Amino acid sequence: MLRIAVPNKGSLSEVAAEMLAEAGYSGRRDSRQLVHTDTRNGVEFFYLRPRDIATYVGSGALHVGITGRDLLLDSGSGAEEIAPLDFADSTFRFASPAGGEITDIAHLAGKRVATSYPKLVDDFLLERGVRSELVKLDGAVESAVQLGVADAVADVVSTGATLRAAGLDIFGPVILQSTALLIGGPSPHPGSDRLLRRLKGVLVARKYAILEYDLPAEKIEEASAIASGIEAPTVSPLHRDGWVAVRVMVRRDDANEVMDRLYDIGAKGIFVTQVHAARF
Ligand SMILES: Nc1ncnc2c1ncn2[C@@H]1O[C@H](COP(=O)(O)OP(=O)(O)OP(=O)(O)O)[C@@H](O)[C@H]1O
Ligand SMILES: O=P(O)(O)OC[C@H]1O[C@H](OP(=O)(O)OP(=O)(O)O)[C@H](O)[C@@H]1O
Ligand SMILES: [Mg+2]
Repeated sequence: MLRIAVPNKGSLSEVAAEMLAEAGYSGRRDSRQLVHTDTRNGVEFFYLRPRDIATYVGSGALHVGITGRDLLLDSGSGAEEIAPLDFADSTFRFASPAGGEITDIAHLAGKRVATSYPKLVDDFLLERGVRSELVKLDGAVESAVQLGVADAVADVVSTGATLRAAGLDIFGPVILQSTALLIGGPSPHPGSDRLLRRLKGVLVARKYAILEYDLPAEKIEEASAIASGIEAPTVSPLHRDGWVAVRVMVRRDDANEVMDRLYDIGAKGIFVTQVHAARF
């Protein structure tokens, strides 16, 4: 049976559970349940702290897992990225009091840097020859400067609202671009390919829609240039002289603009439908 580590709490847990449900897996019913077996799909889910997932997968105790790239690197485990999962995108950055003296990583030498990701930050600073004192905190790291336990912080930044509210400004280079990942370890399992194919199918279904329209046949090259699809548009004859019916995948975000442009070159009966699942 394929053994999968999934986040039990925090910002990764909800989306990870939604993706697995969309991929056709059954999940736990109660948020306190730690293990769930989906016998139909031959998988066992272990609900673990996001921070611990790379440790379990890297040790070979579990075959694959869902976690953030930042958590994977901070764990120092031997687990490796299999594929990005397109959620929990964030950057990992240094920040210091707005208008203060710390505006470059060289200024961190001998200073106290608060973070929940000490290995990630230490590796980054040591590679650049900067020696700082790391203050390890569990969360709400942005308050560490105000409360006097650190001179600067290194933390996850998404909108930047939390930093601003704490009177901090980003400085220095990007430490890491993070995103949620499917990770694997030293003990591969044949079932993990199917899991990956299903998760990729969910990503495509979320990102793409099916666009269909009718078009005068002589316009087909022009229309294909506007929407060329993942491979190529499907063109079928219409029961009307000189017209064709076209079916093509488009990115959901672009659908309305594409529809306007197709309308402008003479397409009729243009509609978009949702993709529920996909395999490529
Ligand atoms: N605001 C955010 N936007 C995007 N990703 C985030 C955000 N906060 C945390 N993450 C990502 O979530 C993962 C951290 O998971 P974790 O469960 O610790 O989330 P959390 O929301 O910080 O939980 P906790 O409540 O335990 O602090 C990391 O990969 C991190 O990059
Ligand atoms: O840039 P923003 O959009 O403001 O988001 C970033 C914040 O989100 C996360 O905090 P979380 O809610 O997980 O709390 P935590 O600090 O206790 O982990 C992260 O640790 C930052 O503090
Ligand atoms: Mg957090």
